Amino acid sequence: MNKKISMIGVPMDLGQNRRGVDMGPSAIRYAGAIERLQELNYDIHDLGDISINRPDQKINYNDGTNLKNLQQVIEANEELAKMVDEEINKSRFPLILGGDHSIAIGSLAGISKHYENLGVIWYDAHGDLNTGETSPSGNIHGMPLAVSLGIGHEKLTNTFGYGQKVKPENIVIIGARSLDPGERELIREKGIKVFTMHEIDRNGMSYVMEQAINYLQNRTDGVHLSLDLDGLDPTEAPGVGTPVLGGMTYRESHLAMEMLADSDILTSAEFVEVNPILDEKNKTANMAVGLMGSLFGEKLK
Ligand SMILES: NC(=[NH2+])NCCC[C@H](N)C(=O)O
Ligand SMILES: [Mn+2]
Ligand SMILES: [Mn+2]
Repeated sequence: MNKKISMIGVPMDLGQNRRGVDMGPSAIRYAGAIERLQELNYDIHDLGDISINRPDQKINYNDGTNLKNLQQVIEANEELAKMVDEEINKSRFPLILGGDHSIAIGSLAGISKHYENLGVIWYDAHGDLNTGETSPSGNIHGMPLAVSLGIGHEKLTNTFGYGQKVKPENIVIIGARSLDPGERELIREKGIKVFTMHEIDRNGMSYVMEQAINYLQNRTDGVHLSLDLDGLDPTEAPGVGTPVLGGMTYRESHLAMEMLADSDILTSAEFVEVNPILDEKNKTANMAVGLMGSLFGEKLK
């Protein structure tokens, strides 16, 4: 793994309804992310947090798009994409801290430019494959994977001045257990590879990760991990805005991270949806940092 990491915080909460997820980056730093990685001999540049332009009033998104806070979400993602792009130009590994999952739009926009075939591991209870048309909530954090496929509102899909960021066959979703009807349709139509909780329960995380890694290794020239903390079970990671029962355990997730570390396929990563207000004594941020430790090679040390 690239030994030079650039950490970027994105205190974004406008992609969903619950306040508090904007404090995710500071909770994750407080849980010791930087020290944990320095311990593993990484050279960390903490670039601090991107500034989020908060709407001064509850803005009316009822403009026919069903996309809440569209303008603010776009602005922040453009900024993020630019920063991520610059760090990759310096041959550094972008490690992005959320913030709600809408920030994956900017991460992938900044990253994908650098690869012919960027792979994406979407570790999440959700598919985040909605559009304004299929979304039951209007929350943009339920849409970033669709947007990155080039599907959705043009202002979102054109982030950083170009369209489709990822090809459907280069995506692997892991841990899905809450998919809306439109998302299921899109998965079927595009043939996206999904390992649901059913596959994890039946075959075990070890088998699932082996499959996922082999699959991506053969077809991609870089892999981004987008890890939504709600992929884990809410009993272990309660500090998330959209918890779904029956998730992956801490142990399973550690194994997944360790197998990714062994494979050495990752070129960027993000940890999103940590909401300290909904958390119990920063448990979820601690979890995120524990997973980072495994992802960046604690076992191999
Ligand atoms: N990144 C997330 N936590 N996404 C949750 C999305 C929930 C639901 N599918 C929606 O579109 O609103
Ligand atoms: Mn989720
Ligand atoms: Mn998500």
